Amino acid sequence: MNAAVYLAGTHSSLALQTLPEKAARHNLLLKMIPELSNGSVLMKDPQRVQDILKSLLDSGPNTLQVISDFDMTLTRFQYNGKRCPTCHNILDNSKAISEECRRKLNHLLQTYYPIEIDTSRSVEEKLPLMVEWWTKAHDLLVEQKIKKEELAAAVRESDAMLREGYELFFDRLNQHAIPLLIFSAGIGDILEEVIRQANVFHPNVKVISNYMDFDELGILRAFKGELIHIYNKRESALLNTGHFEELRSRPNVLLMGDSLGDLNMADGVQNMKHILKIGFLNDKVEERKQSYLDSYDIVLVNDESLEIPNAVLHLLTAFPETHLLPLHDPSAEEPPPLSSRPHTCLLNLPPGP
Ligand SMILES: C[n+]1cn([C@@H]2O[C@H](COP(=O)(O)O)[C@@H](O)[C@H]2O)c2nc(N)[nH]c(=O)c21
Repeated sequence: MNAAVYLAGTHSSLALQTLPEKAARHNLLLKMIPELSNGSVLMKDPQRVQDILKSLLDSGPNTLQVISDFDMTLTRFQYNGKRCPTCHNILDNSKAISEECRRKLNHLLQTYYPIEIDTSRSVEEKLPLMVEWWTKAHDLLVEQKIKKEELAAAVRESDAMLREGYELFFDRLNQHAIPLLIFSAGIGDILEEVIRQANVFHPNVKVISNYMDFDELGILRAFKGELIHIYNKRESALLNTGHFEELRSRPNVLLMGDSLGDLNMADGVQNMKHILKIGFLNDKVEERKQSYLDSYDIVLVNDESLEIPNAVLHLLTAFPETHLLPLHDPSAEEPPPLSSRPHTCLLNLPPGP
């Protein structure tokens, strides 16, 4: 095993350090974000994480945008040992659909979810099967003639839960006018209802997802636009160039996902400079750990909270209120690099490589 890889389940990430000079650097990283010593945190290259954080700090929060997946990234994977629902699942379990349809949707879930998380199959092999799953599920939902007005109750009566610390996450981003793009292969109408009912659908939030198309009587007749599934987020990102064009003054990204397909969510970002990728590894941990470590800068194993993203955002936004800038303010001045401001332990950062 690579000695630089930290393992979850140890008392502290530092416990596995082998080289003294690496230990000193890691200590610095932990000074920046003490929460990174949590047992749930894995990093293949902590030095890289530190360098990215330093670059993000120097650029300032008005250059940052956040792009996050929704199901099992902003929402919990499980609670008290019971799986929490995805957007699709909220509808599957609701009164809006018949028992027979529920059985069929559940059968699809049992068939295709194991394929979604199967590490022995390539993306190329899985992609057509994922399209098949989403298409069959959406066709079944359309057959149910679901009413738009039933969605709020379906969400209210569901077990959907945003991850612990979600208020802080959404509120801080809004307070600092940092745009949050929620990029989901779930169902946009359900997703919006979840965050609306949680009182965190703030003006800085934009959603790209599969939206339902209702007829004039408010009855579901189709899904709008191109289907988004877990492996075509790149194509979907490139279809939404307008959004990324608007945010071209924010070339730095905090990306959060729970599948390898989520890594493509930032493919539409214009002139991207720095990106910090945080991945939630919820299921099939041992089989998937190495591929997540190879792809995400920070991997969170069986972590049902937003503690680490919140700690990162705290670091990136912890400077005097005078630097708070509204969204799209062309007259806004660039604040000085944060490492030159008299604040916290950041002054101890070493020069970049
Ligand atoms: C078509 N479909 C997709 N999903 C899940 O929805 C998630 C996609 O949403 P995100 O992009 O937000 O992660 C995937 O991880 C799938 O497992 C689904 N989950 C359930 N329960 N039922 C479905 O029909 C269904």
